[in-house]
Formats: sequence, C-alpha cells, structure tokens
Amino acid sequence: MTGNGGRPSWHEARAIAAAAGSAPAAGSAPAAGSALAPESVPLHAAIGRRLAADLVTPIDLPHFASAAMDGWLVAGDGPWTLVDHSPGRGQASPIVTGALVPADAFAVLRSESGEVAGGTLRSTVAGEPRPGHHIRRPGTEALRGERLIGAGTPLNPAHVALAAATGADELLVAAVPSVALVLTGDEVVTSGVPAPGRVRDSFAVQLPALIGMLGGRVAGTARVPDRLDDTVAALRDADAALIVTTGGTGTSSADHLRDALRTLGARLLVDGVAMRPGGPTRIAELPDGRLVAALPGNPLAAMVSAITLVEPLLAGLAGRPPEPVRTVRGATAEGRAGSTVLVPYTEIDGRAQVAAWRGAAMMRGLAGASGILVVPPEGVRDGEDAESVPVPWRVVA
Ligand SMILES: Nc1nc2c(c(=O)[nH]1)N[C@H]1C(S)=C(S)[C@@H](COP(=O)(O)OP(=O)(O)OC[C@H]3O[C@@H](n4cnc5c(N)ncnc54)[C@H](O)[C@@H]3O)O[C@H]1N2
Ligand code: MOO
Repeated sequence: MTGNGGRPSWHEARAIAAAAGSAPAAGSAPAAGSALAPESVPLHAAIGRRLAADLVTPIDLPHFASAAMDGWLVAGDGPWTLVDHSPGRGQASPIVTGALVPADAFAVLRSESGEVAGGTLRSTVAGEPRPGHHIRRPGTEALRGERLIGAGTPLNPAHVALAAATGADELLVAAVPSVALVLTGDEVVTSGVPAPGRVRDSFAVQLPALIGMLGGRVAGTARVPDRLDDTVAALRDADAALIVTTGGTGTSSADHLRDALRTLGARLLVDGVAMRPGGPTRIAELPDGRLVAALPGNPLAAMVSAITLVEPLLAGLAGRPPEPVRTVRGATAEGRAGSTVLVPYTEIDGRAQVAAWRGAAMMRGLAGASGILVVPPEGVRDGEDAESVPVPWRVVA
C-alpha cells in the first residue's frame, strides 16, 4: 500500500530500508564501514554478536573420560586394595573430580560412600558403585563433527562457553555497521537549562546507545550549524557505512538536509513516509554507496524513525533480517487517513494502552513504553490485535 502524497507507507519504507542496507549500488566503491564482511573476534568479544558461520565441534564433548566426583577410581567389585597407580582388578586409587580416567575404567566411588581401614577401601552404601558410576564418558554432549550453533544465532554467554569447550579461540561474527551521526540545529544547546527559543539536545546523549541496541556502532558525531555548506561538508566527510542525521528535513530557510543530499548527488530511496510522527524521514544513498537516514528534528519523531526504520537498514547492512514486527492485543487507538500512526504504548492487563504523551517532541510516553503500536489508518478497536515494534532496551541495573 502506498501512503498519501505518493510517499511510501511505513511498511513499504521498512522493506526499502532493509533492501537498501543489503544491496549496495552496483559499481559503488565500498565505504569505510560498509565492507561488511564477517570478522573474527576473540570469544569474550563475541557475546551479543551474531555468529556468521556454523560452529562445528572438532572434538567430542567431553573429549576424554573423567571422574565426576571426588573419591576413588575402583576396578571391579570391592573391597579394594588402595594403590597409588592406575588400579587393576580389586584395586582402587584416590581421584578428584575432572581427573582423566582410563576409557575402560570401571567406576568412581564417592568419598562419602567409602571407608578406608588398613589400606583397604570398602563401600558404605549398598549398591555403590554401579558399573560406570560417576564417570563422564566422552561424546555424551556432542560428537566430533556435530553442528552446535547455527550461523545467524545471536551469541549469549552460554554459547561462548560452549565454543570454548570445543577449543575455539575466536568466532566469526557478522559485522556491526559503523554509523556517523550528523546533528543539526542552531537552537540546540548541549548542557544545562535552555533559554526560551533554545532546546536541550535530545540526541547526542542517547543516540549512540540506541544505535548500539539497534545493531550499529556509532563511530563519530558531528554537530553542524543550519547552513547548506556545513551540512554538505559533514555528509561528505562522515566516515561510516550509514550516516544518521537529525533535523533540517523540512523546507524552511533553516533546513538544508534535502538540498545537501541533492548537492552530493544522492539517490533518494525514501522521500518522506506516510507515517506520523516521523513523516519527513528520508533514506538516501550517496554515490559512493554510503547510506543516509535523515531523521526529523522532533525527538519522538526521530526515535520512532530510528527504532522502526534505521533498524531494518542496519539489519540489511549486517546481512540479517530486520527484527520482526510483533502482534499485541490493542486497546482503542485512533488512526489517521492515509497514514500509519506510531504511538508508544505500555502493556496494561494484557492490552497495549497508548501513551498520553504522543506529541512529536514528547519523550515522556516513549520513556515508559513497552513498544511502539502500529496503528493503521482505520485505527485499532478495543481488544483487536495490532502490530507492534518492541522498544530495543532492557534495563538490568
Ligand atoms: N510547513 C511545514 N512545517 C513542518 C512540517 C510540514 O510538513 N510542513 N512538518 C513538521 C514535522 S512533521 C516535523 S517532524 C518537523 C521536521 O523538522 P526538521 O526535521 O526540519 O527539524 P527542525 O526544523 O530542525 O526541528 C524540528 C523541531 O525539533 C527540534 N530539534 C531539532 N534538533 C533537536 C535536538 N537535537 N534535540 C531536541 N530537539 C531538537 C527543533 O528545535 C524543532 O522544535 O517539521 C514540522 N514542520
Ligand atoms: O515527524 Mo513530525 O514530528 O510527524 O510531527
């Protein structure tokens, strides 16, 4: 569905964004950050990254037979004569958890299940040890050649511990696209309480973290005055696969983003979106292949665009599908003809209640939100399913 004014719908814009990131222009030179080949990183650095190639274990897991308890390695039925070498039939020798045992070892008797008197060990628990008791056999977790983690898996600490057990020192992970921020606005101040007519910067304090949560890495931030030549220079000099700009998307004498893109010969892939807020969002490709996501200056509009449109761009650049849109049970939300309305919501009693603070410059609604509700032009009726994009953050401390 194409939105009003010839602008793509929000769904179409997401699809264009995902494809833009994954298909660099034919013949374009790779930009600094857009050589998005997978990279090999040490294990600890792989947590939170996506595995780029299947992890196949080159060894059995575990790869040798070992004692699972402290006690004695025993051979045959007891009682056993204690020895200080590998026991033969009728003999036992002390052993600690994890120690290597012969592949054909009979059993381990736990220290609390045996008693030594005069150099002879006896079991004090009827039925212990059974044959094979307390011995970890090789290959019980995985056999050599088994695929343990599939390509594309986001790696958690347990994955990385598993990789270490296979003997890996590094893992091949998908690239994290580099992002350059270009923030516009003469009226923006970066500390303290702004005077009337000035606004406190909403972006530099959180966009690097947000971009990180969306799958990118901010390599640098430039602030530019509301001038065409400065905007052109900032875009020209930004050294990253993706440039994210804020503000200046309008048509007033203080807005230069579109002219700057034109001056640089950019190809506009998305020239505004039939969405609210965030309608003025642009996605463009510079002649050298770098991508630009131009977000409106209004803070909520910019963040809604970042979460729902920059994320697919980053996903495409990293060679993964965008985060899927979810379904939630909605509470009544009004739509808008010809547009998708994107509104922060919180889940109350299993229903997505839209936030009261949804003005394009308001942060209060998004700050407490579980996600962004995707309200179609016809609106959402109470109890009806609706699409949603979860917020990408989770606060743990
Ligand atoms: N005649 C029209 N005017 C506007 C339209 C329109 O269609 N016709 N669209 C409105 C919409 S929707 C939006 S969104 C904004 C887009 O504005 P720009 O992208 O050009 O952004 P600015 O004009 O630079 O700023 C808009 C607003 O945001 C504040 N801002 C900017 N940067 C920051 C920052 N770093 N931190 C906090 N706040 C920021 C700025 O002070 C303005 O209040 O245009 C509407 N106008
Ligand atoms: O993107 Mo604007 O903030 O729709 O209002």
